[in-house]
Amino acid sequence: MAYDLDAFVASLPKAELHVHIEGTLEPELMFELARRNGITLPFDSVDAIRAAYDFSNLQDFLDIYYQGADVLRTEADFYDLAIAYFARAAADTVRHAEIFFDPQTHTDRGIAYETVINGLHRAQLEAEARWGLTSGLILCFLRHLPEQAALETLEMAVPHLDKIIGVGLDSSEVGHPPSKFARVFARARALGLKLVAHAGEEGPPDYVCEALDILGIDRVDHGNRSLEDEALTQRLAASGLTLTVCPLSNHKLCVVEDMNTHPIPHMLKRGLKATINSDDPAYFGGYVNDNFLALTGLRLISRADCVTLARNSVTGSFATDARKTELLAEIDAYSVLH
Ligand SMILES: Nc1ncnc2[nH]cnc12
Ligand SMILES: [Zn+2]
Repeated sequence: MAYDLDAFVASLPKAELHVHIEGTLEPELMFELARRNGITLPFDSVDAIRAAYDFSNLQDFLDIYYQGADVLRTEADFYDLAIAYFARAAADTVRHAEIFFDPQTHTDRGIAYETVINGLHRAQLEAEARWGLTSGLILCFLRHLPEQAALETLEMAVPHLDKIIGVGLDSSEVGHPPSKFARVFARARALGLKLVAHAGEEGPPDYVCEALDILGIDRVDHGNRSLEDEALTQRLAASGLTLTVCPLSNHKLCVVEDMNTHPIPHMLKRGLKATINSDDPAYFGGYVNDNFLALTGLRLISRADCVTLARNSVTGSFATDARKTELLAEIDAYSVLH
């Protein structure tokens, strides 16, 4: 009988390092929250919402994604959103998750930061108790807004600093280089937070260099276009910096035209610490295992690559050393037995 790689991936212990909680809002929950909050959606069915998820670039997606987030109003809404993600992640044998959230998407609509953070935090505690799934929250600044707004957002988070592990940078990349956020990242570093940034998704390799040199990031989100710059590729390989790559997202947003040409195999060959993640699974057609299967199904990655990718997700995480050791042992034991 042929070896069942899909079954291997399905139960392989792993970490997820690149998922936006607002991007896990499934149309069914969107409808439920709209009903609960007395909001009329511009769609009349779940199918109509899914049909609208046809994007030709990042901005196309962001326009509809920010609109969807408007149904999130109360602490219970943020809890329900996050617990639904954790249940789905646990089913994909995700043991540890580092989750982005975009406070400005909510505070700019008059939702208090506390409402957002307390709802998400309560779901984190519940996920650890129910599934043993550990997690951390990464506060992302919206890069299409001014740096001053990011600085104010960070100050808003300071009284609740124990509830986040780091800061990130997301939203429209081109025209909003990392250097625009030098001061806010310096402030986050001084607060002892981890630093990550979306770079090289649609933006040029220079944006990845800026994120490294000016922001001093600990991890690159996406980073696909780094491969266009040989010196940068060598630098990333030598530094061992982790890249959080998102295959289905790349395909849906036309960052990669044909999945057969997805850069993950090349990244691994070049010695980059790539990981596989879902980005915005409710919008891009799949959770983390679907992202692995998108590549195994095309025979772009092997069983050994899947183990490497899972190990990279743990070593590249911001989990404690003890938790990393535990998860690496779990992956190794699993791969010996299956
Ligand atoms: N893939 C992505 N790139 C930039 N900003 C985002 N926000 C949510 N998903 C994103
Ligand atoms: Zn992302």
